[in-house]
Amino acid sequence: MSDIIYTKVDEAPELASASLLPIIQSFAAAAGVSVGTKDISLAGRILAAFPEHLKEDQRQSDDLAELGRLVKTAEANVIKLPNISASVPQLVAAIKELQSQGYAIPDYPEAPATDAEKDARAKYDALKGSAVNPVLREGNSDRRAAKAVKSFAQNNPHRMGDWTADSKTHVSSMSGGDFFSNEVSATLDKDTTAKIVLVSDEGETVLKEGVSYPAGTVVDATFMSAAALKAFLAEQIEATKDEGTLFSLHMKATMMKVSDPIIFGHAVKAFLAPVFEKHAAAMADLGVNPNAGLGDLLARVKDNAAIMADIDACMAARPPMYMVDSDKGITNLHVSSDVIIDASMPALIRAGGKGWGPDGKESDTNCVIPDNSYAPVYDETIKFFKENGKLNPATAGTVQNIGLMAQKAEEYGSHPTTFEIPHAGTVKMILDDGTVLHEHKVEAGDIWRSASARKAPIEDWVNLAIDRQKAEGCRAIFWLDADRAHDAELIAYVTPILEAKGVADKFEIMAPREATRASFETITKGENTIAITGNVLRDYLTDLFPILELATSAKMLSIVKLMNGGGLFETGAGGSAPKHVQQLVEQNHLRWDSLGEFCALGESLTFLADVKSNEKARVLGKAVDAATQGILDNGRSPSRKVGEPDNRDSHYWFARYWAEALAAQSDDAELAKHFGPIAEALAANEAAILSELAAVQGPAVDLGGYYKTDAAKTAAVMRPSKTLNDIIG
Ligand SMILES: NC(=O)C1=CN([C@@H]2O[C@H](COP(=O)(O)OP(=O)(O)OC[C@H]3O[C@@H](n4cnc5c(N)ncnc54)[C@H](OP(=O)(O)O)[C@@H]3O)[C@@H](O)[C@H]2O)C=CC1
Ligand SMILES: O=C(O)CCC(=O)C(=O)O
Ligand SMILES: [Mg+2]
Repeated sequence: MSDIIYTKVDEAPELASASLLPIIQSFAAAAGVSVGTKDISLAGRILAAFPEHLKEDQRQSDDLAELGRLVKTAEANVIKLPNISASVPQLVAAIKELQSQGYAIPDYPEAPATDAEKDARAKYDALKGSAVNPVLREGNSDRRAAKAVKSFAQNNPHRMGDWTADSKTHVSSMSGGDFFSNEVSATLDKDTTAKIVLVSDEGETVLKEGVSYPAGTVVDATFMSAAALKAFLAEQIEATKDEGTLFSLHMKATMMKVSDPIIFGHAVKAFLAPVFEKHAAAMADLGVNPNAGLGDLLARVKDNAAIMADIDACMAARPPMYMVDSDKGITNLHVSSDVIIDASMPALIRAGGKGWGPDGKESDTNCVIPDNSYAPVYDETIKFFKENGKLNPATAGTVQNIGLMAQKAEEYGSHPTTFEIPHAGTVKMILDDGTVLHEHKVEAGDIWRSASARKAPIEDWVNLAIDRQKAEGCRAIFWLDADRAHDAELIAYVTPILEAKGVADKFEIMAPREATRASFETITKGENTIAITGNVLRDYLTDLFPILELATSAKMLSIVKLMNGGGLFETGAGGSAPKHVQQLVEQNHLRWDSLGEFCALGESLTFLADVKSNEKARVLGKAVDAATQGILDNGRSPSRKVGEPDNRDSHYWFARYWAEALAAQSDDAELAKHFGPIAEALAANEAAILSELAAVQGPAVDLGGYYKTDAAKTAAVMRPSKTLNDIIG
């Protein structure tokens, strides 16, 4: 096994890797550090699932499973780049592309009938949504902006949209019947297995058996009422029209891969309610599934003139929708993975509460977030900005995050125990000793789920928070709502640990709404705070605050201290930027900023030095930090515009500053000697390299695929400077 594993992913970060990884591997080799790769891309994971359909030379190993084992060991040192969490339309597109490249994998079976189809469907379902991160995250999360990154943002403040008190933008959530209001929770006092059943007049249906929890696990149960959701969505569509805003729905259909596509489907149905009523049978015949989105629906009904006419009439009577791409007519409801709440809400808030409408113009927006568990964070943020005006990134302090994440904590691990209820009855969670732990009366269509958080991860999370607060000495808030069932169980863990360690006075505990306001008040004063949160808020806040403070979450340091001693270094807190790929393909310009990768690399090398007493790795890591500083100080990050320096230029500068720092250091003479000539060559050939890089920009390029690009074509596009390539070797 290599010293460091660098993950092979998809889309923009993977394109960036084609340029950056050869530099990393070459520099690391000089210090005897090996950097290997493991493929966790969507295409790679699909191929690994169907060896029996592939020729010998097409088969791929199950790298995700291997990494899943590795992260449970002390040897793990993984640099994890963001990967696609696929919605069904993305999965189907990836399958089609692979088939067209000669991989004889099965189609995605929409209505699996035969055993073979059922088997294929089960395999594809396992690849859906966030299928990677939960496997690798065997530790809790520490996300923050490195000091250099934060001061760069303060000294070079990005543009922010203006907030005015009369903005009509607001958040809308259900007044009841949601996950928040139905939640119950309990902490188990012994190791337990449980089953989940639906009891009705027709008897007992087993929804799930053999779920096992160690003693101390906090086990929640809750449901969202389909009827309440339907009524709420219908009401919001009307309200949006009346108030003259854009209708927008913000979900996390990727991570919440069972519940949220269903909620998304309800919104599609509500928006086109008259069409679904009138054409129910015809649409069912055409295989329409609202959960797959409006894009899929339109593709299926496009040849039926009557349905199309009724859709046009209905859309004309509806409020305008918040658009993903108004030029191409792609709406908020086209594909469930296009609008992802952690990225979409901060982008809208940063823009001063504006979304893009079908007319291509900015407009105030009704942000529909049905469930109340976390919507108050965005609601309070918007209220704060309406009262106080936009945040000033030049003077704002920072909000760091310590997130409870390990071992599939909380909602993000709830998929195997989430069910769309088939018929009315009572859902019961029954323990092996016969105790009914939780029960809910439900109707057909309700979405019931159980989430859990284990004792060891919870304790590790509290201890990590104590360490981080000690290191920073700043305000630290547990974002827990004493009136919410799950949070109350967590507070019962948190308070005794803080007291036992004598640090209770260093921490506050506040519900998410209050914590949001307190955090904005703190950073507005230029001070810092640590948000200690559960898994969902970890995800949401590590985009929200970075996007407001730094313009992007890509620059975040994202460290996962694995519970068995290894290290997982995620790059940034954001995603895989599909828009960036589009620009590269059309204009051969990649605006992806690899700062997150630089930060993660520095941490990974230092970690390697610590655990393997590898002093050369420490020297390499220190020099990476100097190089990252050089990128920031000298403004070498990629530009957004074609014709200006892009991702590849920034890698040249990274290599150069890295080599210069290695040549200049005196901790390791051998490394200094090795990198002296490299640093000189990189400097002497600056003009040639930059002109070779600039020369290629402008025309469209062919990568030989989207989900599975051609390695040689990608390398040619991403490494166009022969001079640079020769120096890197
Ligand atoms: N950890 C993970 O593995 C994660 C994976 N994802 C996946 O990523 C995909 C896209 O998600 P989406 O919600 O669109 O979010 P993204 O974070 O990919 O993109 C949102 C926008 O953020 C900006 N951005 C993000 N990263 C960078 C970067 N390194 N450099 C410069 N700008 C950046 C870009 O803005 P601009 O267009 O203005 O340049 C981009 O369009 C989905 O498939 C999702 O599942 C999402 C989150 C985390
Ligand atoms: O795994 C995913 O789908 C998203 C993860 C994410 O957004 C995050 O960890 O911030
Ligand atoms: Mg996120």
